[in-house]
Amino acid sequence: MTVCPARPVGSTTMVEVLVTLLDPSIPLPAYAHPGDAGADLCTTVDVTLQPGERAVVPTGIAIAIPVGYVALVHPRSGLAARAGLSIVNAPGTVDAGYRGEIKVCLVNLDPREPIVLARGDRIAQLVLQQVEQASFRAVDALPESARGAGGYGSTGGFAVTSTT
Ligand SMILES: O=c1ccn([C@H]2C[C@H](O)[C@@H](COP(=O)(O)OP(=O)(O)OP(=O)(O)O)O2)c(=O)[nH]1
Ligand SMILES: [Mg+2]
Repeated sequence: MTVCPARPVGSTTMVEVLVTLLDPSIPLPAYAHPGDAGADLCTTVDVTLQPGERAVVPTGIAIAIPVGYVALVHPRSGLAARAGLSIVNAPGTVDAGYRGEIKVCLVNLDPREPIVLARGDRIAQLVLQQVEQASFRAVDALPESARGAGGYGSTGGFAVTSTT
């Protein structure tokens, strides 16, 4: 097993990610503040989402992520809280080998109001993370653990009451 040296608390590692601007008037992904986790992505198109509607929206950028990293496409919390905008497959997974345009599968979760987005609006945020790959090995039995097969609320939780 390879153990990575710990990064000092309070520091960030800058990983260079090459970007092609497929739409030159759309800015590079940008962090709003130093130390932010997410770099904002913009839509290159105007789009209106009716309640419950979804659309795959282009961002105008393609990137080359170093092997050993992934870029995750997360919703923005402000738009989520104010308008009900989310991402169907949140977080979207951009693989290191992917060289196509990053697209965001937006959805309007508001039950009543449409969401109107204009070209250039910041619609999502990209989070770069290190990832491990597993070498999957089939065995007859798994090692025992305290949790065992308990899941899906096995430790307790909310009582669900039916109105019907
Ligand atoms: O929000 C997203 C999610 C994915 N992708 C791109 C990059 C990613 O590498 C590729 C494939 O994504 P994923 O593996 O999640 O989708 P899939 O349905 O398994 O497609 P594939 O068969 O191409 O792997 O699509 C995006 O542009 N935005
Ligand atoms: Mg896939």
